[in-house]
Amino acid sequence: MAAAGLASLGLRPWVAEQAERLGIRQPTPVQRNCIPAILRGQDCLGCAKTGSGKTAAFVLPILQKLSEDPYGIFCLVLAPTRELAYQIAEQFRVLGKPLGLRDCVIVGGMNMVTQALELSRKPHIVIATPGRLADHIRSNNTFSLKKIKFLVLDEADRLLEQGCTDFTQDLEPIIAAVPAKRQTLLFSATLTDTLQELKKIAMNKPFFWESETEVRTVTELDQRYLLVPERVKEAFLVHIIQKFQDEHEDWSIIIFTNTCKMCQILNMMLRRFNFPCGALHSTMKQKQRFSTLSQFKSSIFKILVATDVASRGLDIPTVHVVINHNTPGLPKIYIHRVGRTARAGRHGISITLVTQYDIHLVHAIEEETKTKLKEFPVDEGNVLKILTHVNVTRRECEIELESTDFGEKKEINKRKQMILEGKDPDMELKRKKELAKIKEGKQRFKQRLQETLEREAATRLKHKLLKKKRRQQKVAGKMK
Ligand SMILES: Nc1ncnc2c1ncn2[C@@H]1O[C@H](COP(=O)(O)OP(=O)(O)OP(=O)(O)O)[C@@H](O)[C@H]1O
Repeated sequence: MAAAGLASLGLRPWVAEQAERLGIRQPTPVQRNCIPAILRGQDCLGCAKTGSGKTAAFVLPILQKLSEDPYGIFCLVLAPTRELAYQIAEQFRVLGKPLGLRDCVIVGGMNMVTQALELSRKPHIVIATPGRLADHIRSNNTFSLKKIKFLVLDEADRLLEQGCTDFTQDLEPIIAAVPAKRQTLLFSATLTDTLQELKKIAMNKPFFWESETEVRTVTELDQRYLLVPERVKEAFLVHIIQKFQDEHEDWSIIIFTNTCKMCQILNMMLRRFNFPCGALHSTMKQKQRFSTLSQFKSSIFKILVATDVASRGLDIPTVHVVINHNTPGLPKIYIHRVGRTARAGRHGISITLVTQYDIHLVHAIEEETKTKLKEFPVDEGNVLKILTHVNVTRRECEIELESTDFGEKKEINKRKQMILEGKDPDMELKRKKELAKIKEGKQRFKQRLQETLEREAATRLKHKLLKKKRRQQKVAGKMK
């Protein structure tokens, strides 16, 4: 009976029953609206809040279509991060079990030869990050995407925007390798900025669905901010975590940072305070990334310190709190970060640390999400007590990190990435240096110009004042 909700959307009983095993009984609005359109054969753009079940909205109808005409490679799913690709693959695997579904995950950081072999075995579904899939397309012809029925872009706006990782170059060979006649499905919690680009990819009069509410975050999320001076951020952070640990038995926190280095330092520092935590960022080895995530999912780590590599799509139901160590520069990033908690109807809290320089960013977030952030109350006296200890510990961690090859590793990874992109790292470095020199020259020129203008303005003012004084003296002389 419970499965009738899903069956009424046109899904076959076996699909609905399989979904029910995962707790998916009554469809969420994005599922209710998009599943029938996908089953009808339409392209689809689905924009719904974080944690609202967008993954099942495309996995379920694709599985049904696959069961009607099973072959490989039937569907290609693209995701912006490796962890998300594995998570999507898991949903396909669990929901598609009765079909004997064969899937293959193609992401960076894993063995390319093994992946090429898996691709040649024609899996039903390929789930990939664009960079590594594009490498396979460029370098081997043991597989073909020419017959795929479905192309899915999860976190579609991220795949199309030119952020710190630019996927657009890798998307080109992928789009060229898939047939023009296909169904394209695009999903995200934040589609609107890139809507025009997305519509170009979904060529065939796409069905567009967006949740109606003005507010862009879920009502179950308690959104807070905490105004803190930059130098004492970490003391506030330690205090907040300690409080959660003391007051809750069951607690789990994701802390977002803006750089890999900060992520590493905070993780080291929190460990020194005996908090069970792990780091997740892009300069870590893939094995380590998976290991940290699985330890966090199984509550061995109660805290995950992560960069934005973890901000999109990850579905970890146990997360109660999201702390933004830095205020995100874009409201969109904020929406995805805080969306790691309060998922699928659960409650959660987000706390954004805001320095005096970030207040305008909070206003932009409030404007975009149509939500007013409330202040998170903190007993500053208690923070003061631990301030010196925390700051000393942080400094020690910074020194310890500087003595390792952390920066070097980052540099090596950057060079590897450039080589994969077909660039010469030394040439790129030279080009960067030349550009910096030109920029510096321009800045010096601008500064000299400014100084000259200011000097001239000062001289003019001096002359003006002198003239005025002389005039006054003349008038005074005549009056005598
Ligand atoms: N109809 C449903 N009823 C109950 N739970 C559901 C339903 N559909 C999906 N879920 C569960 O909700 C959780 C969140 O789903 P999902 O990860 O697909 O969210 P999302 O919309 O893709 O979020 P994000 O934008 O953060 O990627 C998952 O654990 C999923 O199993």
